[in-house]
Amino acid sequence: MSELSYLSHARYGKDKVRVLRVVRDGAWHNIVEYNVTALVEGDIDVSYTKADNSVVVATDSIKNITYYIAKTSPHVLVPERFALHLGTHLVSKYAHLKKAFITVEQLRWQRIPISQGPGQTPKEHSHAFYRDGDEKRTVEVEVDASAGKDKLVARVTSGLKDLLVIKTTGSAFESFFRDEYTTLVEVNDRIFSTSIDLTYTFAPISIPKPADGEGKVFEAPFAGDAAKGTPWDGDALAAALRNITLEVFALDESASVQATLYKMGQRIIAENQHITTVTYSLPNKHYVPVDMKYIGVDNTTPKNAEVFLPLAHPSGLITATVSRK
Ligand SMILES: O=c1[nH]c(=O)c2[nH]c(=O)[nH]c2[nH]1
Repeated sequence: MSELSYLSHARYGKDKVRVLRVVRDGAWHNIVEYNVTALVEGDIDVSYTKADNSVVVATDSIKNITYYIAKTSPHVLVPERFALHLGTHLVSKYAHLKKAFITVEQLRWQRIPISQGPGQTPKEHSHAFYRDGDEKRTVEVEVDASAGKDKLVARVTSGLKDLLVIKTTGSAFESFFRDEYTTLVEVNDRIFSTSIDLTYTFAPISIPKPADGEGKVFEAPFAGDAAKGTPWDGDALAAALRNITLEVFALDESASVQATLYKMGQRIIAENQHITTVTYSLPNKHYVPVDMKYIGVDNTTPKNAEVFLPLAHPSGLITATVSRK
């Protein structure tokens, strides 16, 4: 049997580690809720090939470390920083683990606005929050300790998913290829709706290897101009890229989902120097005007289309990556 096969890939860890972290600033409370996956690679082959568990940091311990970093990291409120801290901790604490792969999905919690009386802007509550949608922020970090003795190399891809949008005009789909299979009619005005999945990749970053294995290097803040636009600036970047995405969606006179997607990606690359690639996955969520000709009502010519049937499936699926030259 042993001549026929070999272990060509091995990675393990804990999936779906759920954590809510409260950071108290006096009476002002900040929260993040994360779903974390923490996986490792390294000199672990014998655990598969020889049933030798001496190289296995138990997935239970990896879960405990995830909670330990959530408790102790000064970076816990920014998912990119938290993931970098956790990955760095794993590969610097355990020399035989060469790479850590951390995925963080952040769920939305918004402060509840409290009205202050007529004409006054509502105030955000200090410790009460609500879930304002299913959209998530995502972070994937690879921390690579095999790059050198004193440094780690980290590759960061951030993103958002399940951001649902719709616009009721400013979208057409015309002049597409036609043959005997074509039944779709050209339209110069239609509903455009999609559930946006976006990922954006940063140029690799270098982190000094913490000598003590405790990731203490992360106690020094990565702040100021040097951090701007890099993964250390994750919150600002996430807000800016979300804005670009929504603005292009709203303002573009869309010739197709493809053409609008490309404009979104181009603008992100143009305005964010540390981002190297942008990938969108945009399902075309079809809304079809209901045909009412049978009762003598025009609901299908674009200017009279007012009642639409949301189609659950099938949907188009338009994807692309836009990269820096
Ligand atoms: O924007 C679109 N792109 C397509 O590729 C396509 N195909 C289709 O049937 N409708 C659309 N709309």
